[in-house]
Amino acid sequence: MKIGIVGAGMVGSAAGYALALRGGASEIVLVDRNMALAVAQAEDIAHAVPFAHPCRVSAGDYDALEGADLVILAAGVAQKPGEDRISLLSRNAEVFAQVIAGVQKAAPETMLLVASNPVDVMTEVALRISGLPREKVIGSGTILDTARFRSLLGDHLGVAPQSVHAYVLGEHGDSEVLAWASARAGSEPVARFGVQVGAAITQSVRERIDEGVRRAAYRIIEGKGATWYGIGAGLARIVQAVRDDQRSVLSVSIVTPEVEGVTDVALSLPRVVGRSGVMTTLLPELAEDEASALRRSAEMLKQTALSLG
Ligand SMILES: NC(=O)C1=CN([C@@H]2O[C@H](COP(=O)(O)OP(=O)(O)OC[C@H]3O[C@@H](n4cnc5c(N)ncnc54)[C@H](O)[C@@H]3O)[C@@H](O)[C@H]2O)C=CC1
Ligand SMILES: CC(=O)C(=O)O
Repeated sequence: MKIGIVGAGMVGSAAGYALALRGGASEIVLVDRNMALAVAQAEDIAHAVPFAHPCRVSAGDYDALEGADLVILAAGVAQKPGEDRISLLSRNAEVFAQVIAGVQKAAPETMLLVASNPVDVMTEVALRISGLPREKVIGSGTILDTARFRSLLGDHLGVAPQSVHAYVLGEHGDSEVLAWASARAGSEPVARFGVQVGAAITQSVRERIDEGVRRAAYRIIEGKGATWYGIGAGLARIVQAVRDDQRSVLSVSIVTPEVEGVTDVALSLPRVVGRSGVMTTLLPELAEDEASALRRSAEMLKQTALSLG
């Protein structure tokens, strides 16, 4: 599968590296308005290929995306320390107008995987500009927040994050919703699992994990300027679900007809992802406060998207 990546900065290059290590692509093409950066990243990633899986890695102009099955959009500006994701919107919407025109000239039918923030609203922007079907314009959404949630829950319970089935819903951002009511470790509700292993999930544990997930990006950006490994791996995971038609349940963002009474809004829910993109959307069991928080998150995202005109 040929994968394009537009935006060869920290996120785009980390996605390329993760794809190369996981064997997620037969060809990767990096595009950036800074061609020297794209060339350097491609050369560096290519040097990891002999330790991983066969894959051609190159840099090029938009023309080089011809035949791409999927293009990751990681171009634009990123948060500065203390800045929130929504504040990037107008700058990154301008970038997408330019970038998506370039991508579609070379690969009109390619699936789009949006990473640039604020990723939910940028997914809606990408849908509007591209005119593609909504199931083929996928935002990475809360795939990263879900990974953070599973990692912290797994640490607390003393199990591998792969054995934790828990999702973060709504916005990839401050209003996101940790879905505790449906969270499982193995097949057990996490509260019951916690009691059985002597690691009860008390209110203070919930608050610590909630803060750990919701504020992760702010902390990491404060410490090293940006986040890239987690999202790079998450993007590669989504690409593999598409490439291998895995029908994996992943929390990703697409424009959704209706959620908690809010219509046509891009946000994350658990969705079945396969070769044709998002195939099915699931609404997990929610506690009352989780449903209200999801409605508030959806309303905020809808208003923000409308404010773009
Ligand atoms: N969805 C998620 O979970 C995450 C999203 N992000 C977002 O990903 C985006 C990229 O972040 P970083 O890679 O850290 O930033 P970065 O600054 O390292 O890379 C951005 C790249 O975009 C390129 N670019 C800017 N305008 C362009 C244009 N018009 N055409 C082509 N290339 C263009 C720049 O030259 C730069 O190389 C940001 O919006 C950031 O907030 C970051 C981490 C996680
Ligand atoms: C930057 C960002 O969106 C994150 O790490 O969650």
